[in-house]
Amino acid sequence: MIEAVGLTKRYGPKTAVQDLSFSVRPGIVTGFLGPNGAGKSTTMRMLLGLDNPSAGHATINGRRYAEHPAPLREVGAMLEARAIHTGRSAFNHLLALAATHGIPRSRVDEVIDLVGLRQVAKKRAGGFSLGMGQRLGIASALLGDPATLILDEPVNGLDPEGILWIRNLLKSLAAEGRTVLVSSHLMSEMALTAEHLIVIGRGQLIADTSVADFTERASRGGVLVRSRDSVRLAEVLGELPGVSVTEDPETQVLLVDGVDSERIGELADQHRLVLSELTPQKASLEEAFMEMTKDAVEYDAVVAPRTLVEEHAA
Ligand SMILES: Nc1ncnc2c1ncn2[C@@H]1O[C@H](COP(=O)(O)OP(=O)(O)OP(=O)(O)O)[C@@H](O)[C@H]1O
Repeated sequence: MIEAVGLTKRYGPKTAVQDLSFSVRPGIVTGFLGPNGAGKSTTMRMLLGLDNPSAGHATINGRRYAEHPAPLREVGAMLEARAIHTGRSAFNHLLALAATHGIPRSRVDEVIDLVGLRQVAKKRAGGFSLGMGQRLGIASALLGDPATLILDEPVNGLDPEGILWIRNLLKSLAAEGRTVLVSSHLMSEMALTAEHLIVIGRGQLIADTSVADFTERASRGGVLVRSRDSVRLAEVLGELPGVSVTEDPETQVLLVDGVDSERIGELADQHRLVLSELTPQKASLEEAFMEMTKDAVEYDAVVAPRTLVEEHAA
């Protein structure tokens, strides 16, 4: 369980995160969303004790990050940052990390297999592709077999196979009962990976809700109806109180507001009108996100991953 209470971060006159409170439950993947510059990375850094909040505090399983006697075993993290030590092999990189945290060599082998880096484990990590670098970052995060994972943009720059792999990995880690917080710009990807969402804009909480609720809230509503009897159907529906029907002049598709799809189906049946489509209009997560964050957009640069331990070492 991750808890943020009134987290605030000011950089001079700039407030990057403002009075942010939320909790992240174990057992599900929680997506952390926000436009560029919303404050996601700053928040994650505060959760991990890498930045001191100007106000408020954050705990992981009831304690602040720095208060955990063996943090790497408690929390695994991968943050947005520049590449890993270029000279070392992936294996030696993980081995060095493991050694400083009393983690056995056998666990290094386990995580290398888990992230699919076996073939290149002895190669210099500096020559890794972005995707391989991401896998290595995730291997580092998993090294201590932590109950909590905090990953900043883990699918950044990955190919479709890599994205699918991360999606399944995060879901299975959550299904094991871990707490998984993952930030992303890719709304469509979050819709497939996360069950719950925390959405921020300009450092403030916009939504803390399930994926289903989030899209529902931003849904434009209405029902799309296609019928070869669209003229008659529009007449029937138009007679209902509070119902509006708009017809696309080219396709004759009707957009019906003020009545649900079940009732439209019943009416069509009563009047013996054939329907070929009856679709409640739902917003995609992408549309919902754009709608809810449209007043909170700021552009900023994105960089590649670095692990928590490296952040501490820097
Ligand atoms: N060290 C810093 N000094 C000054 N301003 C900063 C610093 N770090 C972050 N900011 C500002 O705080 C705001 C939030 O930045 P942050 O990187 O946390 O956002 P983000 O949601 O992670 O963005 P992105 O999706 O682009 O990575 C931005 O306006 C950023 O410019």
